[in-house]
Amino acid sequence: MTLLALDVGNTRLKWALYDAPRVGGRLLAHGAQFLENIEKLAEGDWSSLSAPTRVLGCIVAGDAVKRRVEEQLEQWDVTPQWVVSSASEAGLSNGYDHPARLGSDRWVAMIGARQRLLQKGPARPCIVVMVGTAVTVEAIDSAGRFLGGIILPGHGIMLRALESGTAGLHVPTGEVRDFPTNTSDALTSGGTFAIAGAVQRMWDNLRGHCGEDPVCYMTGGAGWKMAPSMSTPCELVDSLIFDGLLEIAHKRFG
Ligand SMILES: Nc1ncnc2c1ncn2[C@@H]1O[C@H](COP(=O)(O)OP(=O)(O)O)[C@@H](O)[C@H]1O
Ligand SMILES: CC(C)(COP(=O)(O)O)[C@@H](O)C(=O)NCCC(=O)O
Ligand SMILES: [K+]
Repeated sequence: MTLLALDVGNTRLKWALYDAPRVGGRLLAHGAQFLENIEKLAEGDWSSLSAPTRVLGCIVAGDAVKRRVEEQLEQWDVTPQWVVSSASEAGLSNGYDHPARLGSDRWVAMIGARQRLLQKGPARPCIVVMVGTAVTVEAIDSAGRFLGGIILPGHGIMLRALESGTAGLHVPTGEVRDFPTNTSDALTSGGTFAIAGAVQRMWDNLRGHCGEDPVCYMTGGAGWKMAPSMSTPCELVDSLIFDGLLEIAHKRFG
């Protein structure tokens, strides 16, 4: 039984084909496509894949994008299932006021993180950072309860907001410096410190709440840019969302 896992964010669609719906399933093929190029999937990357048995995804990009993705899947006789955040799933409980309003990518990444944490040792508090179009930082206690999380602009949105709101901030990308001395470095460092500082704050909040040092996992297309600048220990796990989708698929289809 093969599983095509989909993660559709506000910038890119990421996909991965596994030979079985379980964590540790063998990765057969994978790729990513910017949303404007979704129409190229069926005749491009997906044309050489054999029909997946199941398709499971998370999507936060809106209904129009969802329809465009579903059109690309029509070549196969399979109905995609889209994860909706719920009150509890795969050992995680959801503290959001309205659980279904939590972005499904956030929920799935937390499920992947929780599964990873428990696989490695005893339960501990956990921070999950996703650096995509937006940045999210989630706090989970050692019992697997999602306490809450924050949303802030990603690097690209921060820069575009500054460029459009000022006259003098149209400059090339700079370097991250402790004490930036030019506009490029000041902007790049500002965005990076904003994210690293937000993670530090959530880490402190969770440690204060639980009385124990949290584990921190980071993922997302721009995670690698943040990794060297974190002030709290943070493990970069590119596959967090796919791990979560595999865990859910195992529970549903396994
Ligand atoms: N090779 C890359 N392709 C696309 N985006 C990249 C790449 N490397 C880094 N990025 C950054 O990652 C962000 C998109 O990450 P991604 O996880 O795909 O976001 P989303 O899940 O919101 O679609 C972009 O804002 C961009 O700054
Ligand atoms: C926060 C997000 C915009 C992140 O999107 P992304 O950066 O992954 O494209 C997305 O998870 C979302 O639309 N969430 C719904 C609102 C919420 O989670 O509270
Ligand atoms: K995402």
